[in-house]
Amino acid sequence: MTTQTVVLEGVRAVYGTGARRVTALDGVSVTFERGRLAAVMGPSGSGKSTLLHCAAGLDRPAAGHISIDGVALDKLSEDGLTRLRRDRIGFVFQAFNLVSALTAEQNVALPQRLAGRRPPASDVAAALAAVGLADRARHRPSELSGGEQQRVAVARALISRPAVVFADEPTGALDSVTSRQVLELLRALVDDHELTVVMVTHDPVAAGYADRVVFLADGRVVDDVTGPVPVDAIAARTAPSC
Ligand SMILES: Nc1ncnc2c1ncn2[C@@H]1O[C@H](COP(=O)(O)OP(=O)(O)OP(=O)(O)O)[C@@H](O)[C@H]1O
Repeated sequence: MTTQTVVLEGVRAVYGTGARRVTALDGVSVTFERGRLAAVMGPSGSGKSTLLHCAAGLDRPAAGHISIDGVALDKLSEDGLTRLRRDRIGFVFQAFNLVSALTAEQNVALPQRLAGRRPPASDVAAALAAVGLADRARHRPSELSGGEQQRVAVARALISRPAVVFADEPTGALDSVTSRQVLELLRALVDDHELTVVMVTHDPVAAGYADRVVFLADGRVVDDVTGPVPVDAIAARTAPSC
């Protein structure tokens, strides 16, 4: 199996047309390796979310090639892309995106249920145990703290045993103590289970948990630092220049 889980080659992404045309990604080539936690940073509007959406097959780029675990996304039909996202990709969002009427275990099982499958109860229990929430399986989101809700979202992302988890500002809605717990969890999943995580973040502390930090500006990769990268160094690179 390839160690290069996510490969982007010369990816261009464009929104709008005519005077409203914006080049969000301007020829991005970057590879994310298996069993690593990578952070993607850069100023607002630099293309981070677009990179994540293209890499995850949520948006199709205007040019370039993307593959996940050796599967070329541009060769897939819409149905094929949907299956790839469901079976090989996990998502964690800033806003947790849990269904409030469902318990933690029902939320974890939901993506598979929507795909017409019934995940074994042991898989759901194992995913909740992996995020330290075995004893909260029957709780609804309103009965959980923000950090616990995000850990349920991480368990939901793990249930399909994905090739890669894309996390978009996973700690953006959490306080610093809870953020640390979620980041330590992601770090442990990468270290202990060879999970591959690509995390967009504005937070130098979050990026400090990564093995590598890719910096974007104006839709291009402008720096790519393999770490552990000290938080001070990340903060210095991301500080707005006066
Ligand atoms: N749906 C859209 N329609 C038009 N332009 C868009 C759209 N989404 C993003 N853009 C533009 O594409 C560029 C990249 O946006 P993107 O959201 O990828 O940046 P970002 O680095 O994730 O920003 P932020 O940190 O603020 O979330 C920006 O100039 C943005 O205005």
